[in-house]
Amino acid sequence: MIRASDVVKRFGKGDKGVTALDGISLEIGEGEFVSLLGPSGCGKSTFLRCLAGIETASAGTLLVDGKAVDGPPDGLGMAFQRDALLDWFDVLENVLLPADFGGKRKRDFEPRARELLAMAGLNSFVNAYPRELSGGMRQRVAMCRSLLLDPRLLLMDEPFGALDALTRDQLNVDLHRLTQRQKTTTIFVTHSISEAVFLSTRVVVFSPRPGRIVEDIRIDLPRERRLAVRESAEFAGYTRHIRGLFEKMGLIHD
Ligand SMILES: Nc1ncnc2c1ncn2[C@@H]1O[C@H](COP(=O)(O)OP(=O)(O)OP(=O)(O)O)[C@@H](O)[C@H]1O
Repeated sequence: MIRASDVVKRFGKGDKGVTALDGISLEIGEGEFVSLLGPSGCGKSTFLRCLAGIETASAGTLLVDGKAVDGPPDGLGMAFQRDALLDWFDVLENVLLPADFGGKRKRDFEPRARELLAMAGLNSFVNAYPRELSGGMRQRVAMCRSLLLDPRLLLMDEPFGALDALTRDQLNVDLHRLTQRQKTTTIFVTHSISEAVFLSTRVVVFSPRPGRIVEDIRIDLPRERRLAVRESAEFAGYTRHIRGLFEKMGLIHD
């Protein structure tokens, strides 16, 4: 579904220019859940923005469904660290926004919005306003919104970074269930090794800027993930291996 070949992204020119991505080659098949993991500033968000058609690669090719990206691909859903809910709309109206932007009739999508909100445990908050919600609830609303149009490709940039650990665990479980059910191809940026291993079919580790791929790791854990999997020896093996890569890059040490 996605094929990146030697993608380079530079911002600015000459000495003042910054190379954010340097030769990213990556293939992602339909239904995969791929996490991008790497130090701050290594170009993870830039890669997502290139895929979303918000930025253009300086060199290399980036194909979605065999077509060069030259704007938001069809069937794209996005969610970011800041939930970007509109304070003057209630929860239901916020979830329905992608229908509005897509020129579709909101009424047609209301049943789907309500179904997603129910699955995310927000049944009784459908008509609440964002100021009445906790941080975790707001991020849940944003997650439902990104799934409203049943995207084929979901791009998520540290959507749970600002949440407490318990809420984050629950949202990981919810996101896993929702994307599994729809077989949504998902690319997920995170700084958390265990979150990446828990959610993903593959974890792609980036080097410090300029971002290059250090390793592309297939996660062979049961596809149906429960939180208890984090206590297994296999899970610990993956997190230890990835921590080792960060240690080798000099990014973490005891
Ligand atoms: N629009 C821009 N103009 C100039 N430089 C930019 C722009 N966007 C990103 N950069 C630079 O590109 C580099 C990569 O940024 P990016 O946001 O992709 O990193 P990241 O890996 O997502 O970081 P973090 O984990 O901190 O979010 C950084 O040095 C950043 O300053």
